[in-house]
Amino acid sequence: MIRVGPKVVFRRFHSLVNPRQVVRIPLNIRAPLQSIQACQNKEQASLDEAPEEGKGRKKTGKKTKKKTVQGDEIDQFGDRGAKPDVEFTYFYQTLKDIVDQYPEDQYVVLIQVGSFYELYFQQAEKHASMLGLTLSKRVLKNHEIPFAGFPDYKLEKYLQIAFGQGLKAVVCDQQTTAQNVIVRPVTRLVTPGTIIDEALRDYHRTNYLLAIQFPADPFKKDALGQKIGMCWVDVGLSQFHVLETNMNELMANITRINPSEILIANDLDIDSLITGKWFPELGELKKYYISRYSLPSVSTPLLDFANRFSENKRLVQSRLDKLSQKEAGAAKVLLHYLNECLPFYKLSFDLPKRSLPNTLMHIDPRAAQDLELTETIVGGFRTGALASIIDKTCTVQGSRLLNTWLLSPSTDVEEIRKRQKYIEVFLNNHIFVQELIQLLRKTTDLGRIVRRADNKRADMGEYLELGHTIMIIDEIHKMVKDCPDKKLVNLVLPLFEKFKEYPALMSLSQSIINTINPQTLRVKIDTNRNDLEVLRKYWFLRPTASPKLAELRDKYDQLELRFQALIQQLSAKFEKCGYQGGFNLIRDPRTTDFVIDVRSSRKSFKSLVDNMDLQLRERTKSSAKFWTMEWQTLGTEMLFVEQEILREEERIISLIRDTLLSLSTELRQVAPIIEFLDVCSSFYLLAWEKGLVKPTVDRSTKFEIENGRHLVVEEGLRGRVTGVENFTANSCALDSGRGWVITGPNMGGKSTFLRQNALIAILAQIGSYVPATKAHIGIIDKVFTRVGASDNIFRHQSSFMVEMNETAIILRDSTERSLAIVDELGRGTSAVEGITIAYASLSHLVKNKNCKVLFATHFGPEIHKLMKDDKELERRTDFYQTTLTRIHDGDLPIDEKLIFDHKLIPGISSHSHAFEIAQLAGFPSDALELARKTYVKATSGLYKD
Ligand SMILES: Nc1ncnc2c1ncn2[C@@H]1O[C@H](COP(=O)(O)OP(=O)(O)OP(=O)(O)O)[C@@H](O)[C@H]1O
Repeated sequence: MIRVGPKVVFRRFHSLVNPRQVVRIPLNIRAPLQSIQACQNKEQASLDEAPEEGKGRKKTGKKTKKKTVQGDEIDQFGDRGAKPDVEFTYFYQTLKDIVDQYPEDQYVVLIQVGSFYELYFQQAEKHASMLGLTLSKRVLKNHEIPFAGFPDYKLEKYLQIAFGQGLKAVVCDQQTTAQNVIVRPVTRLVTPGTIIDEALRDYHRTNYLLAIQFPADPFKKDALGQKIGMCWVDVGLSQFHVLETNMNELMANITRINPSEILIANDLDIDSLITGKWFPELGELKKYYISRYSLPSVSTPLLDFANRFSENKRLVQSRLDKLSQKEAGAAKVLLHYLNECLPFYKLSFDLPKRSLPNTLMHIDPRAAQDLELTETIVGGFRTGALASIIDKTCTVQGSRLLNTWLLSPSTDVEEIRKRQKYIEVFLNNHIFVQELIQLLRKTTDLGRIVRRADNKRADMGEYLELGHTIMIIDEIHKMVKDCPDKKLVNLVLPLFEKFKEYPALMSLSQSIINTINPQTLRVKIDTNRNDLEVLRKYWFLRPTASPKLAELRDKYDQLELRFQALIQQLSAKFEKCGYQGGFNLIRDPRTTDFVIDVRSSRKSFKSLVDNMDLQLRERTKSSAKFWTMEWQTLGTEMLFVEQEILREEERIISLIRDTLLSLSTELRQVAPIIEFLDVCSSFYLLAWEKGLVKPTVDRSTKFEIENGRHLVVEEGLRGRVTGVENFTANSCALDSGRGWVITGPNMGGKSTFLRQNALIAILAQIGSYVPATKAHIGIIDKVFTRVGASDNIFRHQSSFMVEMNETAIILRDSTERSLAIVDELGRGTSAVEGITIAYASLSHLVKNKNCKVLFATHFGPEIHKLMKDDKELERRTDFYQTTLTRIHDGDLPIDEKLIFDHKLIPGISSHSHAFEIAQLAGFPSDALELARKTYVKATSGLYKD
């Protein structure tokens, strides 16, 4: 808006871009102005026609083709009490055809009409209230059509609500054909694993869609040993993974992939699968969003999907050819599903990569949950989980990599040592790392932007970010070369080998930076409206981008001057006529004429009409539109030049995009430099801030931790307002075939000790330093936990059944390289049976499986007694207890206070101090007294018989 003088307000014929529309909208889908307007007019006509149902409909022509809803569709309407022989206009019939294809108990169908997404018919009735929308009705002549809707920029919000209800969303975007006809095909089927909307996903984590190919008849007993195919991708990124696994390893693999959606064949008995009836571990599947999908009867051969990969077709086909039968099956299902969900989205994956589970630590679903690696057990929050404490990355891709590592620590000693080396040299070069972090902060996610550019979804801001990121990689490269510490140079410089080989990347970066106008960052043109809404200040490119653009911009500036002069001229004339109100120079969207839009009282209009040489085009109570040849000529000229500028910009941008896409492989190869350096600097910061030490990691079977700590509990204690509590460090020394039995009072710190050791092992194997004063860790292949008691009503399993299932898995799958932490096993059943089960499990793990075992129990004395008959087990087991101090804080015995010092010392605790804990928890004194008396009687043998 341009304000001239205190009262006169002029608006240019194109208004400012609405700041609320600062959303990323794909470039290069701008239809020519005339076609957009023609379409909008037609569309308006089609909508206007609706209320006139039966009356205003044209008799001939495709657009008004009549359809009668009969047969089974009549029944649907019959339910709602509508007339059976309902006829719709073409517009409503097309909507109905789409809506009827998708059962409303599984799908939300969102149809774009102008700048709204709308739900119609049964969709509106079923979902309006769930989405929090008002259910309205379009009243036609003979019937009413239920509908509800929301503005298009709120799409993400409503998709999220739909996902929350386990629904899939069918999105029909409004499109204009070459013949200027508006169509609304199903543009995508949105499910949690096929999200392409930026606002809906968090790039700090991967968002995998996983297809699982089970054996042909998986419920046969012998099918348990058969192969299972897995294929997973993140559609917003480019990796394409495959893996062949078996039933025992399946859940651990799913845990580390952590998919957002799992595809399982339609014909599989899903109930038997997710209730764990067939294989108990698969009960964990119910935590995931599962989609049922089977290949269409006529399916495309896998090799024909080679165009969905970015590499040379032959190379892709030879890789696809090498997939095992099961992997290929899963890949085919996944690619078909993506084709159906995202028919207009260009996928271009890297070459299929087989992930090698034997180089990764196996963390089963229970362990990942019990150890609260990425989210807390209660509430599923990130805050309070290990990831929230250790993640000090400053880029999204770094954070994503760290999360991936956390769920799949390495078992490759060389790889772990390489990561440790980075921390080591970084700790000797503080200033270097601080500068590195500052630079990394300014980078962007290259892989994501390449993918978006490929789909014409990247905006100017993203192109510019990409250009700057390449510059920053170059800057980091120079910084490394110039670093005085030769150790650092020798270690880090090889990371830039590929980058050095691609000088074209630097040219691309230069041309982006020299071309794009930085002021246009994040500003988009809403192509559904009108190109005229672009204000000059939002020209995307610098005038120097091409000689033609410079010439056009110059021309436009001249027109601008004439525009300003015309405003002054009109303003002076209006004042002369005694007109005090404001006016705008606009282009009438209806007639497309250039007019002066005047808003004022009738009285003021009169003076204008009487005194000025203006043609009155339209008049209402409070506004009038005048036409002058001068403004018509100037406006047309401006519009013409503006269109020319946009076309030239478009041409230059598409050249940049073509160059960028021709370098997509190179860009993907250099992208890991950023994420890797980011994670290493995050490890450095963690080690520095928390005083961590470098663990010795080798292929021995040792597990020796001196003064270990639990980072999350320690952080929690630091945050406490009352009293300063420090974390008590404890040591641990295990080896294959050895167990530690930990006893002690409730609240004594047994569970914390168990978990801290598992976490230290995981931290060490992701390459981080660890919270201890010294650590020696022989590679651990699997971490198992059996912690807490929870029943599983969904799987018809009691707490004890769940406990036994989990224990059975550990007893079956642990190896001499595994670490098992078992907390209070056997407490879910009667005391004697519980003790014997706990004892047998400990014995099996230590003696039969040669596993490293940390075993917390309240049955310490009993287990110790049972061991007297098994000298071998006794020799291999150590007993430790957590300690507690009583202090008197007053004169009366009641003033005694328990202090948990959480120190682990050799020995067996025979007392759980349950009464004291109950008292602390606020147990009623009567109940507590009764418990104490009963305890005395019970221990004196009163109830023996
Ligand atoms: N080493 C430690 N240093 C400081 N505080 C600790 C330590 N270990 C545990 N704690 C604190 O004590 C609380 C209880 O610890 P934890 O749950 O490990 O005890 P527990 O012996 O397993 O108890 P229970 O037998 O009742 O399950 C923790 O939440 C933590 O706040």
